[in-house]
Amino acid sequence: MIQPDLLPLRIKNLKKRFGTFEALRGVSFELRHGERLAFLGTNGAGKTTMIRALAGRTKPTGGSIEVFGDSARSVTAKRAIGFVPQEIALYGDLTTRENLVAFAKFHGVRRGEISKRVDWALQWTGLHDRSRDLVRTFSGGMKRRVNLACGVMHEPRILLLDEPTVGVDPQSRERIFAMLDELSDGGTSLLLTTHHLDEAQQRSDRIVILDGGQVVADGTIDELVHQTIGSSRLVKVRLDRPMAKAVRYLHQYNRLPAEQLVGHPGSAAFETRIESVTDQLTPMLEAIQRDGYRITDMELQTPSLHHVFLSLTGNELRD
Ligand SMILES: Nc1ncnc2c1ncn2[C@@H]1O[C@H](COP(=O)(O)OP(=O)(O)OP(=O)(O)O)[C@@H](O)[C@H]1O
Repeated sequence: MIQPDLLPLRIKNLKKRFGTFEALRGVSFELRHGERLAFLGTNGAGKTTMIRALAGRTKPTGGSIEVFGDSARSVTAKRAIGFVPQEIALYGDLTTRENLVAFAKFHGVRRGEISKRVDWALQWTGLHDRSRDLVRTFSGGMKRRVNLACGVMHEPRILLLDEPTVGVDPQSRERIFAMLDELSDGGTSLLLTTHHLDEAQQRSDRIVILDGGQVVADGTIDELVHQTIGSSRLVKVRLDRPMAKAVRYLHQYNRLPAEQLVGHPGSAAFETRIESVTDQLTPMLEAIQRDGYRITDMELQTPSLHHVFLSLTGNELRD
């Protein structure tokens, strides 16, 4: 019986060595109840190795994995974890229903429960009218949905997903996220790897950034922005004509040293960073207008996960 007060996953100092190469160099983090946690990292950062270790597909060379307080090799862990691998792992020559039945049996679903679970999965994936079609005739997005269903036939409390939306079109991606939202609303804790920054930012509660086999950041998007970039926001202002006094305004209202200002004295546009809209931006805009300039355009940019990722790893994610 799973104790509700125990953490779904507690990973401490996890290590994995391939020969002399250390793919995981002491990874520690937690997955909390009902949480949607995104694992982000560049190519080769160790995301797949980490998720495979959690799923029991590869044996770590050090550290520990606790699943609801129990060892990763326990029956509790096996029942609690569902894993959806990056590659489609289905029987192409079987129908959707046959695949679902095969995976339900593989996951130890009781005989009397299988039919109910299959009906649920067909409904959940929106593939009830394709239940008797061979999976090899399906589009990439449909195969992904069946792949997902096969990983949750045993109703796992924790679902691990390795790049669940890789290679699917935007519409299929939306469907997959709607399916995951349904699981999450039902209390399943989700851990997914992704290389889509926007996905991590919009679809997860917390983000762990992995670089070179190590955790370089762990927090909500607001926490990560605060830890790495701080609270400043970029302001871009465009006026109706060039403003010779731009640098003076910037100086006066953002209180930054002159060398940090990006002003273009002979130009109608300038940009700067501010900490407070009330104390810095509003008085600056009022002063500009008092001097007879008209503000024709303005943009206030909040730092995104993209800025955080770049600042922490020095790398762009792959396309
Ligand atoms: N079986 C293996 N034998 C040797 N090296 C391996 C093996 N599996 C992974 N590696 C190495 O470990 C490192 C981490 O690989 P991993 O697949 O976990 O990265 P990743 O973050 O998932 O990258 P990607 O986004 O490209 O999938 C890489 O340098 C990879 O070459």
